Amino acid sequence: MNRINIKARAKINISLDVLRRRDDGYHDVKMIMQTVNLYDKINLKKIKSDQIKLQTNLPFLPVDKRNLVYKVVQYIKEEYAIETGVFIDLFKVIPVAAGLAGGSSDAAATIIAMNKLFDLDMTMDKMMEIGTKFGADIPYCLMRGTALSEGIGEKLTPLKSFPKAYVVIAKPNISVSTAFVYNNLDVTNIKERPDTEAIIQGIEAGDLHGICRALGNVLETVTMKEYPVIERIKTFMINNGAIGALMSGSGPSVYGLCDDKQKAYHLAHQLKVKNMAKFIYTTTIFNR
Ligand SMILES: C[C@](O)(CO)[C@H](O)COP(=O)(O)OP(=O)(O)OC[C@H]1O[C@@H](n2ccc(N)nc2=O)[C@H](O)[C@@H]1O
Ligand SMILES: Nc1ncnc2c1ncn2[C@@H]1O[C@H](COP(=O)(O)OP(=O)(O)OP(=O)(O)O)[C@@H](O)[C@H]1O
Repeated sequence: MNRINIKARAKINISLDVLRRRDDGYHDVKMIMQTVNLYDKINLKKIKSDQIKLQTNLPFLPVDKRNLVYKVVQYIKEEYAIETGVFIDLFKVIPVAAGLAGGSSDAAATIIAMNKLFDLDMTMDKMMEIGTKFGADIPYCLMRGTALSEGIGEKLTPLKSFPKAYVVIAKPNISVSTAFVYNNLDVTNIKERPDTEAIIQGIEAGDLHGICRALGNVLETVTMKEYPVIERIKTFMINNGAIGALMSGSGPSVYGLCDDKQKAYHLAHQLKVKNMAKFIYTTTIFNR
């Protein structure tokens, strides 16, 4: 095999609870994660000269060691003493620094692609071990689908497939640093937590309305305080056809869940007409 094309899909947080701050500065979390059909496209190709060459359609994105894709290719090349060069074309669709795990998903897809391209026979556990070194969301992005994520994100329990739903994602024109949001959360004083068990029961029962009643993300308080537009988008979504709406990850993206395609398109259209966000997407749930 000389080349491979792979999709790197975004995630949304159906719930996000933070349990404690650890001594290493990271936080133990309890989150329900869901993959959606919004994806970057990554094309990897073997090249003769022993180099890593990365190109992307986003001019502001680094194409050197600061890019997660570059990092994982470099690490795997070293770990497996691969002397063949790799050319990577990264076509970004997932907005950057959006709370949608764009970079993490690119890294996860690249690990899978390197495994195939060089016949490395890595198990899923091995790929997750590598992924964890580069970001807390990467193990989940390797697993994909519906999952409970604990620890700092590396302890994963697959859940039953999420019920059919249409997902409208709105990303306002602001960038949020994940580290800033975690560091500004007062874990000793969290007033409202998501009902993770109720969401799991809703997923088991295929009950989208039940799930939507229990949605919650404790990081919202931090990011919304900085950017009130997030709360405005959430309210707008609920008032314009979404059954439930929530900020994803550390934000600033907000998603709304709809049970009907027309309602989802209508909501996306209204968001556009009212100029509520820079990026607006209508997509669907991705199941493993
Ligand atoms: C917000 C989420 O996206 C929700 O899925 C994740 O928890 C964050 O995952 P991520 O972006 O892959 O996170 P990393 O790149 O590993 O970490 C970025 C920064 O976020 C903070 N961080 C991240 C994950 C975690 N469980 N606790 C943390 O405190 C740390 O300050 C860290 O320096
Ligand atoms: N392949 C990549 N795609 C996007 N961002 C990348 C990539 N590699 C490195 N980065 C850097 O990572 C930072 C976070 O981007 P990313 O899109 O992964 O955030 P995110 O969607 O908020 O992730 P998460 O939901 O995991 O917190 C950006 O500042 C960007 O420069």
